[in-house]
Amino acid sequence: MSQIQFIRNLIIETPSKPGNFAKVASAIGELKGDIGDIQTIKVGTLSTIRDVSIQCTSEEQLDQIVAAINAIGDGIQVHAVTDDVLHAHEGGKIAMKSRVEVRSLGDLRRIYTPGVANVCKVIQNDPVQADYFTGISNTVAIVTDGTAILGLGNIGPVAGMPVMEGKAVLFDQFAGISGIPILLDTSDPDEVVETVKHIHQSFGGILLEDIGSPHCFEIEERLKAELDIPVMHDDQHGTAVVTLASALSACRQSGVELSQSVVGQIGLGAAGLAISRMFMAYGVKEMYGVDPNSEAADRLKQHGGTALDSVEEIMKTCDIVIATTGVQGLIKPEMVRQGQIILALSNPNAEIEPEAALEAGAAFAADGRQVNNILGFPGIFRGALNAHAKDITYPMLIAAALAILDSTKPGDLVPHPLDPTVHANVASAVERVANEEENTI
Ligand SMILES: NC(=O)c1ccc[n+]([C@@H]2O[C@H](COP(=O)([O-])OP(=O)(O)OC[C@H]3O[C@@H](n4cnc5c(N)ncnc54)[C@H](O)[C@@H]3O)[C@@H](O)[C@H]2O)c1
Ligand SMILES: O=C(O)C[C@H](O)C(=O)O
Ligand SMILES: [Mg+2]
Repeated sequence: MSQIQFIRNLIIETPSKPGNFAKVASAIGELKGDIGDIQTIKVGTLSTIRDVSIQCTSEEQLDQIVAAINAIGDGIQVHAVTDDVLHAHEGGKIAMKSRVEVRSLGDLRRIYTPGVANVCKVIQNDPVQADYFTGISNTVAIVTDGTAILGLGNIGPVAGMPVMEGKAVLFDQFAGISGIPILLDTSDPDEVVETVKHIHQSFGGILLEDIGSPHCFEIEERLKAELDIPVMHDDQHGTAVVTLASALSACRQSGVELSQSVVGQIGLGAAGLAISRMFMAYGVKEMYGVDPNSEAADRLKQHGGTALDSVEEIMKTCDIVIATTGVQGLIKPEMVRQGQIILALSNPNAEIEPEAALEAGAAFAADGRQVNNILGFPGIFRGALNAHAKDITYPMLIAAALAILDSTKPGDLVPHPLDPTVHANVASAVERVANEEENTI
């Protein structure tokens, strides 16, 4: 069972003398607690109270950190331990809100009956008008069956809802899109396809999320073929886009040509197969992969890659290694080759921590928090919706990857996800290619 990292907030009082908080930080650091945000709650003449967020790997480690801070003495004290993450989820993270206000009978007649009937007739006579007089063309369904929630596995769609709500928040904030989670109580491809087809008219696009392999492949392929709105499985193509951008960025910084590199993919599920396909489409020297599931390995072969037998072999053979297995700690530091580029992308815990990979000799290392499909899906859908695209195509995805690369500041591997320019740049690149391809309605 893998260790889950979790965040807690410590409310800490220190006497208002320089150097006291440094003692607290050292105590946390010595026990390998990872300090996040620090907020000063109160500065008094005698003492200061701060809310310090820390990431831990076990309750035991948390208890040890609290005891170590209380043991410093000099009036330093932990007053409370709170769970900010749970608190942020109370009541859910999203809500359907009205864009208009109803303050008078006139308003009521305009936005509801009898006025609304005329708008219905306008759309009945010319269905394209729905793009202008409803929110449909700006709304994307976030569809999951709960079978591959992050790296937590098949925990069901309801337990996966916090992830889907999170995706909706990101759609809203980074692309102005309304994301509506749809939780399916079936994984059967016929039933999933049929259900999504029956509800698709409410949406301008369909984002498939955390649907496990292999059924995700058939579901996406069939929905793309049967619907004339953009459909994308984020864990496949959103991840592949961001991974290609990161690999190109790491190569650029280390003077390596991606097209001359040998690339290895550990884990050939939804994310891993799509990453391998994207790298082969881009043109790499060799594409190797490993997965204990022989059907997954066969799928790589069908797409032109070569399957190897073990993680060790991949680590020995490849210049660039990407891992999407959901297995924490799968890559041991002693497997790392000097100068290797390692992207260990499993969430919530990576196959190898970037610090450990760099210490073991990697030239570049990143995890799934840095290299995350958050950099891709909001802009990809914004661009596709703006262009009224019927489909999300490979050229649109490659354009998105290059836009992420071009938005990366010198010295960084990828742009910061809170940098709004990256989402705008991805959107305009995707929209441009969709228009060039005449892949529009
Ligand atoms: N950073 C990101 O943006 C991002 C995006 C998508 C997925 N992910 C992460 O990738 C992981 C996998 O997601 P997925 O949707 O592809 O799931 P998935 O279930 O479709 O695929 C996982 C694959 O890993 C294989 N695997 C398991 N143990 C292995 C081992 N020891 N060696 C080699 N292969 C092994 C499985 O057989 C399976 O084929 C998750 O942890 C998820 O969080 C990250
Ligand atoms: O949601 C994320 O953080 C990335 C990705 O979609 C995943 O499944 O891990
Ligand atoms: Mg996902």
